[in-house]
Amino acid sequence: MWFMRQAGRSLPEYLKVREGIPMLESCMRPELVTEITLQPVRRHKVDAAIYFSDIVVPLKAIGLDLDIKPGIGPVVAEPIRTRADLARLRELTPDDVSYVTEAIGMLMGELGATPLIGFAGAPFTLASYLVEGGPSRNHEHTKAMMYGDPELWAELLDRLADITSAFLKVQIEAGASAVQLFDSWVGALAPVDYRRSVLPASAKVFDAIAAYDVPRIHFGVGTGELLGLMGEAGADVVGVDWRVPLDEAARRVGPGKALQGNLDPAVLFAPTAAVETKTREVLDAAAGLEGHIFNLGHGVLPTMDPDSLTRLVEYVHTQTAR
Ligand SMILES: Cc1c2[nH]c(c1CCC(=O)O)Cc1[nH]c(c(CCC(=O)O)c1C)Cc1[nH]c(c(CCC(=O)O)c1C)Cc1[nH]c(c(C)c1CCC(=O)O)C2
Repeated sequence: MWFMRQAGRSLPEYLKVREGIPMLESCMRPELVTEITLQPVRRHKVDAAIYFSDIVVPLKAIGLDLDIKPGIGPVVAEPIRTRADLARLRELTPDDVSYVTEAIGMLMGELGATPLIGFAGAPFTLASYLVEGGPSRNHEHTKAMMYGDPELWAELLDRLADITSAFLKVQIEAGASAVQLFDSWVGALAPVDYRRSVLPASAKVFDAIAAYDVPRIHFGVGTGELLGLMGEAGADVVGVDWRVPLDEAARRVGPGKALQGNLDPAVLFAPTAAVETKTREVLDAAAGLEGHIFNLGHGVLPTMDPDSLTRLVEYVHTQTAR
């Protein structure tokens, strides 16, 4: 078990070491990255670390003018909307992110038997930030391009697939033992559009790293109708949010894959007894699965009490001890 967004603002020790350092700059300092990645492992005793970074780090690394604004998220100075804009999306080389290789090297020395999960943003979710210029509720510019200029859209996603694949390879080569592809916002699409306009690019990413023999997790929010297709894209593990129970999710994903999830993060704001009841429901629904990684249905929220997360780890460990 581990938690998406386990490293970050819910932890006082995180806020302390990040003081005065902008988010993207902190992702480029190997010693700071190492410390922040280790913090939740030390505190909560989760079974895996997730590399501290952000989905827009590789885009910054190839020279795009973007920033992560506190309380807002990634903001892109000049959105990508035309064919001419595509020229700004050059390939990513390992030298562009040498700080990642360095930080993972340090983490390998510190983590011992605890695995490190690497990650990247999936082509659709990255495209949404690039085309909108920032976070978006309706993804209107993104969908306008997807429906209005399918060729330009396909080329944009193909370039993002190459950047994402290169970024994941750097993390795997440096020592990551699993990777997660975050397609956080792809639940905004209907299955027919996902299959036609997104699946080929995400499949390209999974294919690019298939030879490594490293488990590949594929996650998005609001993806109940897409779970089967997200498995088809090539994942070994499909991440499920809290809207679909895991036994039903397993029917949708089909045989041969493990599932990850799926406690509603907001449950952590309820008293311990309620957290345990809801956790038990997740574990019961997971009982017949071919494989299960316990996680929340989405990320840790900044306002969560870290002690409630530590108690949850203890509870899941006692409930699943053999
Ligand atoms: C959509 C997305 C982003 N980034 C990410 C996603 C996919 C995950 C998801 O669906 O939640 C992925 C991400 N971002 C971060 C991690 C760290 C590793 C982890 O602990 O999971 C991971 C895995 C650090 C971060 N990334 C960010 C923070 C907070 C910035 C800070 O601490 O100053 C952290 C710890 C910033 C960020 N970056 C992004 C957003 C929406 C925000 C929040 C903006 C805000 O509310 O301030 C884009």
